[in-house]
Amino acid sequence: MTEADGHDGFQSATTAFLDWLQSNGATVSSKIQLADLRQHHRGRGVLATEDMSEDEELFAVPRTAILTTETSSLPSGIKERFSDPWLSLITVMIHEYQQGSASAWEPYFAVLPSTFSTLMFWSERELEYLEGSAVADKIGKKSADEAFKNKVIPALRGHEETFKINDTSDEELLKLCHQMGSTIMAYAFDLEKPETEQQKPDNEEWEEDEEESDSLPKGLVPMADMLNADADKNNAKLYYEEDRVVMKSIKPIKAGEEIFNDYGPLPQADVLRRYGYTTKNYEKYDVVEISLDLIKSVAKEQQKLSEKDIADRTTYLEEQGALEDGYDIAHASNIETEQFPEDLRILLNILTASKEDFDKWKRKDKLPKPDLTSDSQSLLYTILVHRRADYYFDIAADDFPSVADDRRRDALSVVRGEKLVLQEAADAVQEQLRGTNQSSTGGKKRPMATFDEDSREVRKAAGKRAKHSEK
Ligand SMILES: C[S@@+](CC[C@H](N)C(=O)[O-])C[C@H]1O[C@@H](n2cnc3c(N)ncnc32)[C@H](O)[C@@H]1O
Repeated sequence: MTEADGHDGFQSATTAFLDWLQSNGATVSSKIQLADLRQHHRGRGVLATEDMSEDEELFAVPRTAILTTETSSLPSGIKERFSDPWLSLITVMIHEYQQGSASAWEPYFAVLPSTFSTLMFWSERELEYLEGSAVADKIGKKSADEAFKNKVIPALRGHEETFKINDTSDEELLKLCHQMGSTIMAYAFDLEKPETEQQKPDNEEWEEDEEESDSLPKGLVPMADMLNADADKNNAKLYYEEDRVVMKSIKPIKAGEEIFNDYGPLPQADVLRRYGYTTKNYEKYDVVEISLDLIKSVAKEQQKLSEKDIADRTTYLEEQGALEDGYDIAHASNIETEQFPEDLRILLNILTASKEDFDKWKRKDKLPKPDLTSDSQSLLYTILVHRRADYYFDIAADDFPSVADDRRRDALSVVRGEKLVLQEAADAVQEQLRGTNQSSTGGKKRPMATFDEDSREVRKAAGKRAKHSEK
């Protein structure tokens, strides 16, 4: 440890990691630096120290230095125990971690995190800040706990000597499983095969490639996982070669700029769930999930449908392979996904159709067109009002960036982003309704109150109050 470390060993861990990387055959460009970005709340990150052009090699890591079930020293027979790539990698990571200095990856583990801000580690109280967002149901703590307790821990206990866990309690092992699982979630890569031939723009080829990617093994790629990300600010990309993986710039990068990877076009909620942070740049990918249950209950009331009507219509859609448990509403500007998914529009048109129309489609084995009818627009508006009522009103003030508590601030940012998606969707539907009402005489009168007012009414009627200080 040196003075420059601030006595916490951060810099010496970085230096030891870089030395280890090179001794394992990696090459690192002299134009980049693995930097301490803790004052920006980004841990380590990679910065350019000189100007770089597009397609320059930033670093290359031999495949042998990537931690996978294949490269780990865990005896075969144990490591092949799980068909799930996630559980296999957790097991080999625990093995290497427990070996301490006997592990070939020790200096690498020293720069990997042992604590996380991902939603898995938020308290009940902290998760309340996310009230309304569907992300709270996607954390999967219960199913992870079950898999760890029923599968991983018994496998470890079956080889206590090998894993060096004789003195480790089940509780500590569960913690280790979560530490490794969360590291994989935020750091691991799906290891693609080498790019040998150019992909042909032939449909069959693409389908095969997609199926292949589902079964790709996971691995921890030292150094590649030191790159942070900020939505579409990515300026580097990992390329998979036969014996090594290579990080290359994909655009010119100026000295001093951060080198960003691409974690995907994720909504803020998912960035927070998987990576434990969020930034404004992810806001454009925000979505709001509307559950099928909500749609059914609003349709029942507004369209005066019986339980049987709803069941008939949704069952028909299910038979047609067009029914989902939930539908994501997105920003109109989101080029990755439609603002109102086609399956949702078809569902709404089915739910608002006359019995005669529904019977006719059924007879012909057809689905309605996805263009929303004015009744469907009106139903959609009411659904949006009800969905908005799931979120609190008075807390997420626009000055959320000034909130000191990181988790609360990130949660407010997620909730605010999702409310914006709903507001924009409601505005779009109202606009469409205005259009249809003007061009037809039979359309429903568009609601007079604002979207917020309508939702507040619903929230009040349902007796919902945020558990934390809603006025
Ligand atoms: C693949 S690692 C990147 C290296 C990481 N900064 C480190 O020090 O180990 C992913 C983690 O980096 C952090 N991170 C990545 N991008 C970030 C950003 N734009 N802002 C804040 N934290 C970020 C998050 O903690 C995330 O879980």
